[in-house]
Amino acid sequence: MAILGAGVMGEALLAGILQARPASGLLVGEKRADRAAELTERYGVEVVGNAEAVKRAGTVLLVVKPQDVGPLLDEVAASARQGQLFVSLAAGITTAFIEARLPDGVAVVRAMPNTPALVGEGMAAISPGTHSGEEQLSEAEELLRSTGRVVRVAEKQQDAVTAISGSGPAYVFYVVEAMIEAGVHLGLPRPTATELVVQTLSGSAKLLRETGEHPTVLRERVTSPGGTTAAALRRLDDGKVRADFLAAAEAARDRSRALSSGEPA
Ligand SMILES: NC(=O)C1=CN([C@@H]2O[C@H](COP(=O)(O)OP(=O)(O)OC[C@H]3O[C@@H](n4cnc5c(N)ncnc54)[C@H](OP(=O)(O)O)[C@@H]3O)[C@@H](O)[C@H]2O)C=CC1
Ligand SMILES: O=C(O)[C@@H]1CCC=N1
Repeated sequence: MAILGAGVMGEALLAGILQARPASGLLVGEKRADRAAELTERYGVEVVGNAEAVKRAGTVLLVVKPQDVGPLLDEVAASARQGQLFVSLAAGITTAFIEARLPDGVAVVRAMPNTPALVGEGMAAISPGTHSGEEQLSEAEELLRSTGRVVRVAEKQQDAVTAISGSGPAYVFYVVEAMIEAGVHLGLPRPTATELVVQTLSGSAKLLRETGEHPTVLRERVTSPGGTTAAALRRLDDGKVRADFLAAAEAARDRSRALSSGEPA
């Protein structure tokens, strides 16, 4: 297997995959020498040129920025062959875009992961391209399962997936930052505010997962009549926070769509 592009997401995947399988047989394509040395030292993986990685691998993961996918495929297309599987993790890039740049019969799967993959708690969605069947989808699924959960979706839903779970960790961290600042504003020492917020987030996530209760029910249980939570939630509703989440997700989905046509930021 080869991972081309070992930045934030590539490294998160690498770390997750290495929990499930040995470093031997795992190739990384990385153009910066200092980064290559760092990855070899940290993970014991072999770092080689992109074309060599594609020649030697059965499965190739594309984890470069969306705007780098086209040039990267131009670089490696001559080394690709029928029977290989390319899994692209790039936001917005369609399987058709990739298939058009590779030899006929190369299977392509589009995946959208997220950074909690680094700690084995990722969420990824996968979709098949034209030449991918059950075998290739299962292979991509198994690969990503070593980094967390995996669902299958139609490719037309991938821009929405990107807006929700791909970018989602950033929204959560944004809320965490805001809650910590709020605690400091109310006079709590920063380390105390941070511990209160991080454990509240972690505990709430566990409660959601383990009880299977609807979030509305769990929120209602916190909201005592005439109490503190009702006072706070009223301010969030006044601030149209819920509507802003919808608008934010629409903006992310639209940006994902635009990335496929190479539209600049
Ligand atoms: N970060 C995230 O949360 C998520 C990211 N993704 C997707 O993952 C992809 C990577 O994102 P992210 O990790 O954040 O970005 P990064 O910029 O951190 O990583 C991209 C990496 O690719 C390297 N690279 C660029 N061109 C080449 C090349 N020709 N050959 C080998 N390596 C190359 C870059 O090196 P250099 O810096 O030297 O240019 C960099 O290390 C994107 O397509 C993004 O849409 C998907 C889901 C979540
Ligand atoms: O911000 C981005 O474009 C990438 C895709 C999803 C999360 N990060």
